[in-house]
Amino acid sequence: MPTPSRETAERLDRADPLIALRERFSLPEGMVYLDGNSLGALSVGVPAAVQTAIVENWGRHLINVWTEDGWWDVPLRVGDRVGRLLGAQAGQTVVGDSTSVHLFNVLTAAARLRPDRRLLLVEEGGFPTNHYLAASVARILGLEVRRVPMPDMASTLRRLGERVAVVTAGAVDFRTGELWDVCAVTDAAHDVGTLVVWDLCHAVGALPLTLDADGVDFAVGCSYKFLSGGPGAPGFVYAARRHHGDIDQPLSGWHGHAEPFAMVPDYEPTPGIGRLRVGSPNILSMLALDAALDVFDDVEMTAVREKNVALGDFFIEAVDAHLAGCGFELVTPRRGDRRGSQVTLRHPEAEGIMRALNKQGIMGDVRPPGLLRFGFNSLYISYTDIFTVVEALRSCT
Ligand SMILES: Cc1ncc(COP(=O)(O)O)c(C=O)c1O
Ligand SMILES: Nc1ccccc1C(=O)C[C@H](N)C(=O)O
Repeated sequence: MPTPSRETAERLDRADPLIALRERFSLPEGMVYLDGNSLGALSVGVPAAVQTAIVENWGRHLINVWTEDGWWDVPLRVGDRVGRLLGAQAGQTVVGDSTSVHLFNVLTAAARLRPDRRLLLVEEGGFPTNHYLAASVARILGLEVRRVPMPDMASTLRRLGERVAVVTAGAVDFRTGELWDVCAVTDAAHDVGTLVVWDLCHAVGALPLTLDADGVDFAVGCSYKFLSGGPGAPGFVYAARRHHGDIDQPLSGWHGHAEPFAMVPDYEPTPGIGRLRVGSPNILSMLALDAALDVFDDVEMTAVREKNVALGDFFIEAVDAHLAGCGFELVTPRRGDRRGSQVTLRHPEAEGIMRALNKQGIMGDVRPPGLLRFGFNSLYISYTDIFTVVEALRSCT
């Protein structure tokens, strides 16, 4: 590999089979947007879709939108579209509430499926909301939470065995971008009869997922990162079909009822994934997500993955070549197959460096302790963007 340069970046862009997809996103002129792992860019089809939903559907059909326009079933229809990206057959994914709400619901439901077990394992270093919610579930159900580093998760499961009700972890570490082996941890859990709840916020839309094939029990995630659903877009929840009949979720709202319009006082969950619905969803946001998902109809996730691994490789090689001695430490694994779609660098001056990048129109973010995160969305990031960032990092250290 020659030393990464602007010329190599431009050559790689010319050979990039996904480069044309950039036109499907509306990015400010001159901005290099490497924060799509926090909030995805606006997909050009979204404003018109939301405008139509407001003016044509809501504006003209009023209450009948729920039936005539099929809005009652949008959480299931869009759920299946997300499910396809999860490697899930139809009828196992629903969109509706935030990741946090879905996580609370399925952690509780999963723990209730293992009533004789008292331990809840949570990935150490996982996203804070996951810790906060696991602690709450533990208080409600009288469980004990143990924080476990991901490299030790499988061996810990083997050691603690049948004491563990549920294990929850993110497929990709939100700080370091490290990708964990979903299948191996799921197998280790199942070997001792433990259920798994995966958080796919940083994985969905970035890499091919195979939840059905991996035998995953439950998964949750958001749609505002790599799926570009928009700020506060509804998250999704997956539950393997084999669990549907037994799920007892704590937020037993009327949208999950078998006959919501019977208006009866007793809760009778609908068969199937619909029982994970709660109350009236944020439908306009859901329709924005629906429009944003169109781009995934025209692209293979293997191609998306191939490109984000290559973008990460190019970034790491350029950092090695041009930023040696500038105080950066790579905290993301070098190996492409052990990374998600982000690369993180540690630097003692991280905050100041990011402010300087922002002034040059480059967007990434900073997470404690001193971590500069750069997300690479294959649908709209080019090799030239990556080289621009590395040059800017050099100029501000
Ligand atoms: C891994 C992970 N889990 C959960 C969340 C929280 O999701 P929400 O705010 O949609 O509930 C985020 C990001 O905010 C995240 O990165
Ligand atoms: N939803 C947000 C709203 C405001 C600012 C950031 C977020 C994030 O999503 C943070 C992200 N989950 C992270 O990986 O840090």
